[in-house]
Amino acid sequence: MGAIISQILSIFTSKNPVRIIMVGLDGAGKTTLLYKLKLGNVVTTIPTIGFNVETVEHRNISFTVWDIGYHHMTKPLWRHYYANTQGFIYVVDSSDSERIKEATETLLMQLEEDELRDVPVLVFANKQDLPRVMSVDDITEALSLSGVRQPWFVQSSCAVSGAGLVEGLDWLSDQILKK
Ligand SMILES: Nc1nc2c(ncn2[C@@H]2O[C@H](COP(=O)(O)OP(=O)(O)OP(=O)(O)O)[C@@H](O)[C@H]2O)c(=O)[nH]1
Ligand SMILES: [Mg+2]
Repeated sequence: MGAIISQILSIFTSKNPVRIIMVGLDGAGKTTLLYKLKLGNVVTTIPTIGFNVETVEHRNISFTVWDIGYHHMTKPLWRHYYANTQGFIYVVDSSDSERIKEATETLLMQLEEDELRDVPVLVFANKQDLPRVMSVDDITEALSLSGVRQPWFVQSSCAVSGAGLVEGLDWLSDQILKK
């Protein structure tokens, strides 16, 4: 009897994992951000070959976050990652204005994919600890987000200290819970 009750309870309390993919140019800080969220500390990274995947618990939601190495993000592989995605995280290096155009093109190309039609888009304006960075407003404008059909939000962050990461996940959680 006890076993049956605990089985029934587990149905109501079990968390369905929410699938999140995290992309962005090489060196933007995706892997640093993932492990800061997961472990609470900074790991030494090398450019990601393939992907890292970790489960991050936040506000009673279990996020399965796929950190996809930029060099692995060749177009034929994109769709393979997009299926059943419930949230899209795009990481931008706010200190790299030289590559903001490339970051924009890469983002907009992906957001045109059908599988990502209704997916909330969280942009981390990362590396805000560095001097002379682009502001959230600069990045919002550069990425042409006003023309994007998905719900979006730009959060300033520092993956090294962890600043802004929880606020970003809060927004994503709200969007996912709304559905
Ligand atoms: N100052 C500063 N450095 C950061 C921040 N986030 C990441 N970095 C550094 O940026 C470098 C690249 O970070 P990664 O996390 O490896 O970048 P990535 O986006 O995973 O890159 P790929 O795997 O090549 O796609 C590392 O030296 C990090 O320590 C940040 O917020 N501030
Ligand atoms: Mg990486």
